[in-house]
Amino acid sequence: MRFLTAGESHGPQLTTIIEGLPSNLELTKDDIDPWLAKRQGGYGRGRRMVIERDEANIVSGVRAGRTTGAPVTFVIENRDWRNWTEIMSPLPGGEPRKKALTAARPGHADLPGGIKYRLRDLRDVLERASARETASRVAVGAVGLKLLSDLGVEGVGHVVSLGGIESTVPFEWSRVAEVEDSELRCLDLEASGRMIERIDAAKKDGDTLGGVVEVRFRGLPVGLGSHVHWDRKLDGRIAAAVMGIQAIKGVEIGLGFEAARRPGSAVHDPIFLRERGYERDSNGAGGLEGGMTNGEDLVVRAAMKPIATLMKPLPTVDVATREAADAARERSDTTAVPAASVIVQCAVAWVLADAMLEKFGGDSMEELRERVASAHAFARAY
Ligand SMILES: Cc1cc2nc3c(=O)[nH]c(=O)nc-3n(C[C@H](O)[C@H](O)[C@H](O)COP(=O)(O)O)c2cc1C
Ligand SMILES: C=C(O[C@@H]1CC(C(=O)O)=C[C@@H](OP(=O)(O)O)[C@H]1O)C(=O)O
Repeated sequence: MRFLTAGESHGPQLTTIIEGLPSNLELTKDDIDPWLAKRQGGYGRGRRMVIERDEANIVSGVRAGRTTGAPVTFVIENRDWRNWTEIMSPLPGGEPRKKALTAARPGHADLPGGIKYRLRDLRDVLERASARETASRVAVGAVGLKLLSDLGVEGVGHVVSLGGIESTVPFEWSRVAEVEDSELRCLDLEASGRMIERIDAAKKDGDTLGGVVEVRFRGLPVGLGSHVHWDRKLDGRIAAAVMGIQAIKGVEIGLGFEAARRPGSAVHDPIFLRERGYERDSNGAGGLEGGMTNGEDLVVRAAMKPIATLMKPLPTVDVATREAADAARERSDTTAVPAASVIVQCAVAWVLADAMLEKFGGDSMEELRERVASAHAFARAY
């Protein structure tokens, strides 16, 4: 499967095309819109999220609530477009109608994008670099999540650290509903309270915050991905999808960097053959060995850097005058770590859905369901 996204942050809409979905996947906008709403939420977001009410309008590939196997297209309107039509419509020749954005923000795409594409108004870079585009990727991931859920796979994304404050509540599947109910998508309510105070303080100081999110999936069959070639390894594919999200700077699988500090006996997960098949009592591997799912829960963590646009701006250079300047201030989030937990979950869901189709093929959901069930039975009996 593959997908393409298009659209500027302050343009009329985001457009997304998915190609290669099997037929007969039940799909309506009600499967996608709740995920778009989750991505918009979370304490610390800026005023843009008050303006937008993201919904996916499916315009191809679905009839009577089911995929047909044809490319699925959906569009997400930017409600803010009507406030930006003038700025987004430069004069012929590219001359901006209002002052161009030239004070490159450290940490954003402005400077390298301006030089690379030879653009003078750095707005031409930021419009596409913006994480507005992650609305498209969440919609794609929501389709992936629907496909996975039809195959018995469940996922969750939650915040484990924000602004240096750590959650100390261990994850349990029975607590998924609590993630959805909490303002920061964090299971540790005491830590959440302190995180909120820290967000308020950062906002007051004109500063921004990052954090760490964790996503988990359970019910995966053994053998998604492959050990035989570097670009087929599922850990690499997951890392690429997650690192491809704006502001994500690190990915860990299972114990991740902690594994490097421990001896092998405290990292690797002993194997037992029990009634339900091969099992482990620990999961340091995070569900992946040799670039393949091993039947245990998949555990992926991602580190998000603080938002690049600071209201107390950092020193920079104005690329129009080539003189020292304060970095441009655009309306911005103080933090978007809760949103990132949703985006990372959706990005990983898509990679998993793709790996399912790659292993099991199938033009229809019926074929896929049969083949996944038979793979589970085989792994139990192996
Ligand atoms: C959900 C989300 C919201 C974001 N909001 C902002 C924002 O309001 N202001 C900002 O400067 N960066 C924001 N970012 C981060 C930038 O998009 C990102 O830092 C930039 O595109 C440069 O890419 P890089 O950080 O991956 O190098 C956000 C990222 C995500 C995932
Ligand atoms: C629009 C979204 O996030 C935007 C991501 C973003 C950035 O630079 O990445 C900058 C901000 O844009 P604006 O200046 O229009 O408020 C965020 O609001 C969104 O998540 O839907």
